[in-house]
Amino acid sequence: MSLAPSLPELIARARADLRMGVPIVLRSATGTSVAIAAENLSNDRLISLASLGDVVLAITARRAETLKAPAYDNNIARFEVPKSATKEWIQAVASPEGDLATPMKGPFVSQRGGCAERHRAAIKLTKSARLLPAAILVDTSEALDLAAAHGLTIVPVEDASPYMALLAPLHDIIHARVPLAASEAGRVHVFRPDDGGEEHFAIEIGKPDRDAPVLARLHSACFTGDLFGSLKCDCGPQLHAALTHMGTNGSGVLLYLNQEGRGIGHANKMRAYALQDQGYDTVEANHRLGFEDDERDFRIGAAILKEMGFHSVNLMTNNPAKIARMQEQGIVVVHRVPLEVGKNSHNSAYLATKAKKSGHLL
Ligand SMILES: Nc1nc2c(ncn2[C@@H]2O[C@H](COP(=O)(O)OP(=O)(O)OP(=O)(O)O)[C@@H](O)[C@H]2O)c(=O)[nH]1
Ligand SMILES: [Zn+2]
Repeated sequence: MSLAPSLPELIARARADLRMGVPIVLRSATGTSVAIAAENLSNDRLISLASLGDVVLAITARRAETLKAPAYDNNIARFEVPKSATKEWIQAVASPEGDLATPMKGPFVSQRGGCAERHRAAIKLTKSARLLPAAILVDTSEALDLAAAHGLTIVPVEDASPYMALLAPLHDIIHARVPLAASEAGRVHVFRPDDGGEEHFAIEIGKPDRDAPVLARLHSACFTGDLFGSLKCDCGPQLHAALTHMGTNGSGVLLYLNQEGRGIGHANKMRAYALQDQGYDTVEANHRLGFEDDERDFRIGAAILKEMGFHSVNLMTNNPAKIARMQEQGIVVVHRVPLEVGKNSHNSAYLATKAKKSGHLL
């Protein structure tokens, strides 16, 4: 029935529900669960969930590692939530904010065996909602009735999983001339994904030849560096140096990708910064939050380049992973153009960590 939401639309709806703190229902071959994000859990909803059955907290293995708790489900762990647990207990397990003040949060009872697919799907959804990667779930045979009674979104896990891994098609919705300080021949394109996800931008300078390598930069959004001149990173100077270089060159394309905080979102990036103030480096901070070093999906950048008709690039980057991801996606990287600007006393440790742990060429 064409009026019914498609699987990608159901996933987008579930993501929005989790962001608001609304429960969703996850249905798989082995059962049904009601799930809610740990980050915005309310006491009322916790009490309602607990009345349905045993509450389980699903977190990533990265976060479990910080908590020194075993993770028996590869990249995730499932903890039994004690009957006496409050939402504060759950959120303290999910979030590292209070780790220094209260390092001993356990003992944790990790679940082993059984099906963890609904838990895994819930974590994927919280990540794509740019929340802390943690969800609470209650398995109950009443879940579908509850969904019908309360209008909850039902996600069929096995059918939806391939779409969670798939890149949604992106479309050039509109483009218009925008004269820039770096070049009066600027044009801004807005790319919108089909899945209700964030829009990305392409800044085209001049009229780059589609049959020759284009001077290109894939810039991941950094609201602190790009907008406010934060000295904690080198993003702002890199953004402006790249545009200036394209202006001097007469042509180029800068993709401004909405992948804030290496894909973990604004709030989580600020959580990572708070951890860095406690002495953790940029990679350790991501891990303590439950994320991998880099959660960005560079297929987006490659897809936009292809959509614009580009097949080969002279890529302005210091990040070898970006080059590798482009090549994997069929974009030929003819040359790497180094972009070494914006070093200062506040970001020297950050840049050194990127060189040491992420292989950045500095
Ligand atoms: N999670 C996290 N993200 C950060 C931190 N500092 C900066 N970022 C984000 O990192 C991203 C920087 O991306 P890019 O400018 O593409 O940098 P890069 O991957 O080092 O590659 P090149 O600049 O091309 O060499 C932006 O999304 C920033 O918001 C941090 O400490 N933690
Ligand atoms: Zn930055």
